[in-house]
Amino acid sequence: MTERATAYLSGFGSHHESEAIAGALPVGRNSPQKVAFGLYAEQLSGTAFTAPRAANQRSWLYRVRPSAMHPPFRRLDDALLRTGPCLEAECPPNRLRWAPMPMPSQPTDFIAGLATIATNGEARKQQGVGVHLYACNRSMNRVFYSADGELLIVPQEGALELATEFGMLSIAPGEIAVIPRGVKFRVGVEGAARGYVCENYGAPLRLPELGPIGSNGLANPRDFLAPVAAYEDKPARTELVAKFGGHLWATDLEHSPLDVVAWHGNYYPYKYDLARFNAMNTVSFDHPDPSIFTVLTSPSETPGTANVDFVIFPPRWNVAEDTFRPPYFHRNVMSEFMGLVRGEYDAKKEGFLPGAASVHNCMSAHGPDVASYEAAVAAKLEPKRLANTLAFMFESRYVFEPTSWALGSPQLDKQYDATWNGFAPGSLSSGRGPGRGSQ
Ligand SMILES: O=C(O)Cc1cc(O)ccc1O
Ligand SMILES: [Fe+2]
Repeated sequence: MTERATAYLSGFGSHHESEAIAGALPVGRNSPQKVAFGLYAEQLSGTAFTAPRAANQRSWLYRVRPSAMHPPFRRLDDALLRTGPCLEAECPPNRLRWAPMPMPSQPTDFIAGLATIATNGEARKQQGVGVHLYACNRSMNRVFYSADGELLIVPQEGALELATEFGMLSIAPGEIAVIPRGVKFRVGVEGAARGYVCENYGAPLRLPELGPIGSNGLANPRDFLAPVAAYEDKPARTELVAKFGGHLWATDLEHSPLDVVAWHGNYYPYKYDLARFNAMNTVSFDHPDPSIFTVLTSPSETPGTANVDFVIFPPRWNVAEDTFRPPYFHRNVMSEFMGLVRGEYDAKKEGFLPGAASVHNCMSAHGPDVASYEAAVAAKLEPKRLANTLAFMFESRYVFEPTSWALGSPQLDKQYDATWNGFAPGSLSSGRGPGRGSQ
């Protein structure tokens, strides 16, 4: 397998097929009596066999050895990985913010470098998410999969080479990758790398409905890229690490499990360049709800109430008339985890650096800090380009429960509440009368 992806298949939710050796894919059937080259056919199901056709996801893999050929798994230490429900620490209604985590000083691979900052829902019931931070400086020479959820990876610093069962995906900060539940992969790095992972226990991420926006816009399907088939077939003792039921397990193989020569189907890892996001917003007045920037959504059983939405705040023009343009003050039934890939976020002039994280849980009051507020009410309202910025949010119907590690971390900002100290009271006696929009 090459170490850097050179080709991709484009389209979201498409039925793709790819073969690294011509003739490896069966024609007109999935499971012939004898597969070409003595390969083994294996179906990987990401949704129930009987899920409605529009939601049904599965792929057929043609591999050098069946995945079933492995010795029993043994328990590994979970280190800083946690899984919902994780109620080890009492969750306060306080707004929480963490400074960027330091890069590791010891050799650390992607798996060892994962630390869970918050969880919600219940992985065993396929509801909720776990939010992890990663910081690593060594390529994995083991292979990993999560049976607990799909992994949305948001790099903040350093590129990642993802060698997966389906082929290679290369991602850099500003891009994301999604590794479906159960798909085995290995992460290669050159130097230090850091970022965020949303482990989605719920329904696979999909594109949001566009409603009145029409048939184009936001994240366009053709910009999602899947790998082309690539395989490894050499004797190589490989540790296969599984996350299952909230714990880490490992087994030893005498070969690489990334030995899929050909595949077809609609269940596969993919990447997306967030710079391709076609942002929509007002051209008249008022600040739309941030759902206008939804890239991907994992629906829950309640319509319109996401298990998790992945929302971004990309570079864009800010052009609203007689409008307070940064995020408004708000209290939200949904819970919000935020991260910053680069630049500055327009609600937080101070203290929210690239690599930082914040949690604003159900009904916890938040919004612009004092400096952002004062700048916005004083600003001349001309079209303004918000450049060099890329923040994101994992927004969930379930409260994010921070882990003990997160609450005990020296990166926790003990002064975060002071962000909203010192707003002058409204001047009812100034005689300015009821506020009215300029006509
Ligand atoms: O900064 C936040 O809290 C995220 C956010 C942004 C916005 O523009 C409106 C609501 C909201 O929760
Ligand atoms: Fe918010």
